[in-house]
Amino acid sequence: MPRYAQLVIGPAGSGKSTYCANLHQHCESIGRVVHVVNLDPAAEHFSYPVAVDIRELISLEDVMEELHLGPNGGLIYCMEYLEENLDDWLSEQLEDYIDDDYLVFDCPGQIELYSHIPVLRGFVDQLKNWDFQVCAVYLLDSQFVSDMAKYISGCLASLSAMIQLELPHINVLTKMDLLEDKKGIKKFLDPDTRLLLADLNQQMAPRFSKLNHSLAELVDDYSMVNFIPLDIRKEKSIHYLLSHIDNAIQFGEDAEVKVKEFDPDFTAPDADDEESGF
Ligand SMILES: Nc1nc2c(ncn2[C@@H]2O[C@H](COP(=O)(O)OP(=O)(O)OP(=O)(O)O)[C@@H](O)[C@H]2O)c(=O)[nH]1
Ligand SMILES: [Mg+2]
Repeated sequence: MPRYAQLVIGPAGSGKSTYCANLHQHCESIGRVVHVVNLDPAAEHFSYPVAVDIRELISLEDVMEELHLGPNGGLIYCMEYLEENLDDWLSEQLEDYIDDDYLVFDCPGQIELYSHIPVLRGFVDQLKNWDFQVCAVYLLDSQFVSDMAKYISGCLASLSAMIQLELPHINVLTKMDLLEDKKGIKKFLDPDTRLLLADLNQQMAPRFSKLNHSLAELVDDYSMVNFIPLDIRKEKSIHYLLSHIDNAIQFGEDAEVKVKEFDPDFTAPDADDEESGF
């Protein structure tokens, strides 16, 4: 039987750990079982029960002290150490989570982990070897859409993670509760790239127009300009996102949904704007 996993990634502070906590809570409330794994060796506080914790293998503080590394170098060292210990340490930790189990990996926010350092790719390949069906859930702070140039850079960062990991990939715009202009954001969720290009060209000097055109085309070719908005205050919003992720990893299609206690009153929302809680 396959097992299922979400790899929760994205820039520092984009809301990964908060999402993991809210997802865990949401699943509890609908009687679904998910286990959250902390992969951030620098994490200190958790709002979810930690099923497996990288800090039991290695702590960033110790690495920085003993190897005289800074926080970023130390983090990379910890992740490489994890990669070396996948076979013995992590496989043993995951032994308790077998058929039909659904794990959510809360990753660190260092952007280099998702761009050019191959550690996460090795991690994902090992999960696949262990029969996990994995989805990358890339979180981007909705503040990124306040400015077109920021938005394109957010898309490109997500694209580099997508190319590196080669997983089913879902982009999420987080912190929707902080956004004042909710209507204005709609054009960023599934936009027309020609309009984006026009905006970019308007914002930047004419000498960038050829580059802007190439970037917009690249983003379009990879069908990357597609985000699901997430307002963690709303159960519907979390449920809507979860149903997209479940679909991407075929959860529930070829396995029995593992439930603690089924809530017959809970109805799944449809995929329109209203029901997505946005
Ligand atoms: N208003 C609001 N704040 C949020 C939301 N999600 C996260 N935050 C806040 O944003 C900050 C960062 O959230 P985290 O969940 O720690 O972000 P992270 O991506 O795990 O951060 P790193 O692990 O450091 O990369 C915290 O102060 C959260 O309370 C949200 O949906 N709405
Ligand atoms: Mg975190």
